[in-house]
Amino acid sequence: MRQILTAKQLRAAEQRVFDAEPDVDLMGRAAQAVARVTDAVVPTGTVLVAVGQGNNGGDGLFAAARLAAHRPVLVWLAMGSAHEAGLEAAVVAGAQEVDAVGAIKALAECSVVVDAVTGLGSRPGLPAEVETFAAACQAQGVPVVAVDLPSGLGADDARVHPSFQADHTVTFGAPKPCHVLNPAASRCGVLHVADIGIDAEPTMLRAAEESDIAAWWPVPGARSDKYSRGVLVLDTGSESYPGAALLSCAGALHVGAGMVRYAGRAPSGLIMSRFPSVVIGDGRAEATVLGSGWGDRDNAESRVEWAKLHQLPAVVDADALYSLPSGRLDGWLLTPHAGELARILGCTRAHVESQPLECVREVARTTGAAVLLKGATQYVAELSGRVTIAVPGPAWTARAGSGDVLAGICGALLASGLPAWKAGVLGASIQAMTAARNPGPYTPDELSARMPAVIAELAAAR
Ligand SMILES: NC(=O)C1=CN([C@@H]2O[C@H](COP(=O)(O)OP(=O)(O)OC[C@H]3O[C@@H](n4cnc5c(N)ncnc54)[C@H](OP(=O)(O)O)[C@@H]3O)[C@@H](O)[C@H]2O)[C@@H](O)CC1
Ligand SMILES: [K+]
Repeated sequence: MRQILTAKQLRAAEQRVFDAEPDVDLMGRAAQAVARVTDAVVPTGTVLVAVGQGNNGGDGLFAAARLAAHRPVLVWLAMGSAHEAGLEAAVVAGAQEVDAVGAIKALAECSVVVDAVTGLGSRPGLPAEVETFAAACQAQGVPVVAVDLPSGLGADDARVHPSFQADHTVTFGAPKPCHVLNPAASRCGVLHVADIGIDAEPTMLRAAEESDIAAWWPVPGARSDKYSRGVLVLDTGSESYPGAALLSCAGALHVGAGMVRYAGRAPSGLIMSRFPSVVIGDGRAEATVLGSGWGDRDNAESRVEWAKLHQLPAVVDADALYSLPSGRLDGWLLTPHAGELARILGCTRAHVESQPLECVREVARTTGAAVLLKGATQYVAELSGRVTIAVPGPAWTARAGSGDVLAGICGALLASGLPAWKAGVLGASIQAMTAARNPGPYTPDELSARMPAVIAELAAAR
């Protein structure tokens, strides 16, 4: 599990290191990591380092000094002044200074640019000259290695602002929100987290990794049977949207539900013709899925209320999200996308997209349910405010029907006895990981049919 640190938390962690070891050379370690990644990304040719006036520029200048020992290096002091000791080290090592015009001209001969203009102290946006330079790097296709974060982004901010478009970003100690929250994360390229001796304490924002998914996956044991693995009741689909019922069945069955009952309004013959192991009708169950493909259903509220009355853990998806009962929804998982979350909150979709953490936390706080916000980055918030980001995957899954499959997957995981937040993280992650291993325009149900192989791989890795 990767802890994600805000700029303030990272600075506090850095201070703890300085308090324990006042002479520690964190900047030297950061510079070493930047030089190492730069050499690995583009091993030869001229390096152009764009330098700001703070410590991010200091990292860039000490990296320039290391690189100048074995390859040509140019430095552009983009803000006029710069870290004094860093500049001296770079010049002594042989780096050549260029001005703004020289920097743009030099792009034609450079093999790589190091962006060390701003980092943790970054205010969103760039001065005009730097913005022009960043655009020129992109237009000319010169690879960019960003120090800590692409200058112009805000460390704690999901939004994009005028900034560098990095191919690689070397950050220190732990990822910051901008590295994992989209769309900002899309400006970072490949993320390298360098260990410079700063320990990240557990935080309220963390990112799940494949090893977590392997460790948490409910693998059946010698004494497992269909009941102990979890019985799931699906009330999904409708006469108008029968496909949603099939898709939720596909998701639940392919991740290993012990038994799936179908109690929705889609024709039972359709379900049986595709999934003969599904039992038609309500009955004993450990969890339910409500809402996918309901459309405008007459008894939506009473159906959701029924699950609450029976204390049945529920995955609440799509249309059922607007019929939530009052009171705490302990053990429930809500699975909205940004538009649905906006409707629940009474705000705009754009607001949810620019403040995803705040919005997803707000709904978890007011309902008591775990909330899985679906999208390019998938967040699971808990009542406590803790947010876990699911393992990311390619955009191939961004298509109609993926959410219906995901609801079925999460339902099966909930029925197996997992807490709601974990069912959400595992469900979103397994879909993303399967898409990553099977790149291409697979339909959501075809992709679900490939999940058993990925789950077997995870189980074997434990
Ligand atoms: N903490 C750690 O653990 C470690 C930190 N390390 C490194 O230190 C970095 C943080 O350094 P930092 O605090 O000096 O801030 P930094 O990002 O260089 O920027 C501040 C300067 O930029 C300016 N400025 C900002 N935005 C601007 C804008 N849009 N347009 C124009 N100007 C703008 C700002 O101006 P001001 O806001 O004061 O007007 C100020 O002068 C961190 O990212 C990492 O690389 C590592 O060495 C080791 C471990
Ligand atoms: K930077």
